[in-house]
Amino acid sequence: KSSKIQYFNNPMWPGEAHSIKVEEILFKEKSEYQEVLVFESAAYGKVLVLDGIVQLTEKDECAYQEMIAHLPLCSIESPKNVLVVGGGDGGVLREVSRHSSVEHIDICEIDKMVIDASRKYFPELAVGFEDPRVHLHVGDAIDFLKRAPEGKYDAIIVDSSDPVGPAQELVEKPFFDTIAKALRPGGVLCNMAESMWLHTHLIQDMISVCRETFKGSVHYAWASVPTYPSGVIGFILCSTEGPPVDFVKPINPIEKIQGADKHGRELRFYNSQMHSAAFALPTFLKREVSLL
Ligand SMILES: NCCCN[C@H]1CC[C@H](N)CC1
Repeated sequence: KSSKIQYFNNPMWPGEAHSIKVEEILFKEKSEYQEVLVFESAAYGKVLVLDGIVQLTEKDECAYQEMIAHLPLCSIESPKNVLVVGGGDGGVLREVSRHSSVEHIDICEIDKMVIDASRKYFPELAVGFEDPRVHLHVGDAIDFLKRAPEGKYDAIIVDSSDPVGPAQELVEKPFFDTIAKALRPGGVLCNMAESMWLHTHLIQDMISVCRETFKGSVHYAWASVPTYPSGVIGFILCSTEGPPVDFVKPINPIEKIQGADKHGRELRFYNSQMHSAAFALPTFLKREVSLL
């Protein structure tokens, strides 16, 4: 018997609900941090939900994972050391691994149950953990970044859930300060940055904090993800003081490494045109987050 999952009145999107037809519940348990739910849906393949919030579906995860990984990595000449914060489903690791210049990938995910559930139900994402360059740290990214060596990383990707629950502190200035310290001069941060339709106050706050913290450039980009509330998700791209980074025109275009990855997986969403187009912003957003 199929039912539908409705998420009402989450503080992140009060007054609206989003429903997906459920074919079968595959996994549902409470971890130390959140409720982890996996179900087979009628229209989007398998779906991963944390505390009632859709994290990814098999059908449209490519948009988010490819954009959050390649927007930063295609903006710098030859990324070598990369850190992924969150991302316990492995999808971002799968995308970072496409870059042959990358030599070392650290990932810090707080909830082991997310990793285990992904390995069992989302093998085409968890494949990212198999790359020999990947070093998994299960723990709090706040502590991990405090201990990170200064200037170690060329790129840091914050693939977090919403700032309600375990990811709450990941949008605060002290955390961004530790990120800036862990990046090399001219290093880049790509941070999940919510929806331009729902969260312009939060985006404004994040951009203001990033402008204080990252003395290179700060940009906002976005992509279409149909199963996220309002159907879009944003990314904040920052660079530290040093060699300037022009985020809008990729100097390390993905077409250079075009073709399938070692598992035969082709890109499904990202390309250099989508990269540049992602930084074109609607007028209301430019006005509201002073990006005019
Ligand atoms: N690693 C999968 C995506 C995690 N990030 C998402 C950003 C938007 C949120 N509403 C849900 C999680």
